[in-house]
Amino acid sequence: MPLAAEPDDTHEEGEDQQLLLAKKGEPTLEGLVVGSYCHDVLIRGGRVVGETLGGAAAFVSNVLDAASPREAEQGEAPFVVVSKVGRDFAYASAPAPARRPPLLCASPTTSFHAQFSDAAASAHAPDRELRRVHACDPIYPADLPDRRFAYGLAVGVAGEVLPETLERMIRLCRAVLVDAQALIRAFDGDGAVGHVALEDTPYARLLPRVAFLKASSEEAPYVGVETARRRCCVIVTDGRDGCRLYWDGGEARVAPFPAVQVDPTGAGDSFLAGFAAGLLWGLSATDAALLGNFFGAAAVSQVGVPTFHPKMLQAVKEILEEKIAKRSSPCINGTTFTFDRSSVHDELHAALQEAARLMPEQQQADPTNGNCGDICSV
Ligand SMILES: Nc1ncnc2c1ncn2[C@@H]1O[C@H](COP(=O)(O)OP(=O)(O)O)[C@@H](O)[C@H]1O
Ligand SMILES: O=P([O-])([O-])O[C@@H]1[C@@H](O)[C@H](O)[C@@H](O)[C@H](O)[C@@H]1O
Repeated sequence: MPLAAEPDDTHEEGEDQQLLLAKKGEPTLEGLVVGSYCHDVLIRGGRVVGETLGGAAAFVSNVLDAASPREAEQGEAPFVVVSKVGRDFAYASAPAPARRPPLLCASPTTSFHAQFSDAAASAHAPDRELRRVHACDPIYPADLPDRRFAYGLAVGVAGEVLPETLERMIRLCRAVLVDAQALIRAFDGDGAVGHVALEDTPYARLLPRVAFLKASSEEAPYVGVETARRRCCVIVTDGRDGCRLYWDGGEARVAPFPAVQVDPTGAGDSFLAGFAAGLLWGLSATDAALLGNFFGAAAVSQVGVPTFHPKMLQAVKEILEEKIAKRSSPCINGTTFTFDRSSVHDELHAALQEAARLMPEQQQADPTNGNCGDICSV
């Protein structure tokens, strides 16, 4: 694994402009995912019931690899992950970190304890209580590659995406999608995860330069949807009820896909990556959210980072190729987003629902991910 760089905040606006000009004309279809892999310990009734690879970067990579459009049949989806772990990192050979290795730090790998209660089965109870047990180093602007990207995903889990790092992502990427959990998490002395109002953070001033901000229904009150939607498109996910999009001048509800939930971990991350993949396919934001809901539902039906059945992925690809009459350029371009539901929205939902049947409800345990049995049956 490469060693992490020292903090360096010396990049200036002018330098970035030069960087962008110098790279003009080069293909810029690549994505940039920023957020650290982590260790998740799943606890139920005071007992450890699972130890898995976690961190939004792991779930996001998994879905982007599965669902991004590719020009060639072979090969990986084109995106870079900037993530940090310690020497204790236990999942270097799991698929996501093996393909896109994290930077190695002296501090321990970020680690979360997720406490599941029996109330998790009820419709709107919080799924879990999270406690950050270790925090790896933050990701500094100098850790990001010096080149342009078509899109960026800011997906921190433990405060590792610093405001200046998000600002640099915004400069490097044509469109940035942000998970609110990267911006508004606060940790008490015991590591318990709470939230602060986004408006009171240094991230707030960056919102007008963000394309999409995703928040869970628990996080939404801290985001302040009515204020935020005037600055960027806000997506509020609502577990088994799907999601809602709010933009300046409109809003839409997007229906969910049925799932048997065994572990809610990674649903939001998988949603965001599915949504980004939908945009890459040239879908409107409301249609792309169907792909977000699809992968969110797929995530909760397995423990840890899910494995997708190849037949299901093939079906999804065929559906997208068939339903999207004219695919726009397969890159996210901030100036050409459309938000409204298209005429194929309902057909797309029905076809994806069929494809979801090709996903066995609970795939076999994957020992490389530390997957185990059922965490929160309903
Ligand atoms: N039990 C479920 N059944 C079907 N889809 C789900 C379920 N839980 C989550 N999802 C999908 O995943 C998305 C994100 O889940 P949510 O629980 O809102 O996020 P988070 O993991 O951030 O709390 C939802 O919008 C939905 O599309
Ligand atoms: O479940 P979700 O909200 O999508 O995202 C989760 C984070 O909230 C959590 O901190 C982390 O430990 C998990 O691995 C996962 O990334």
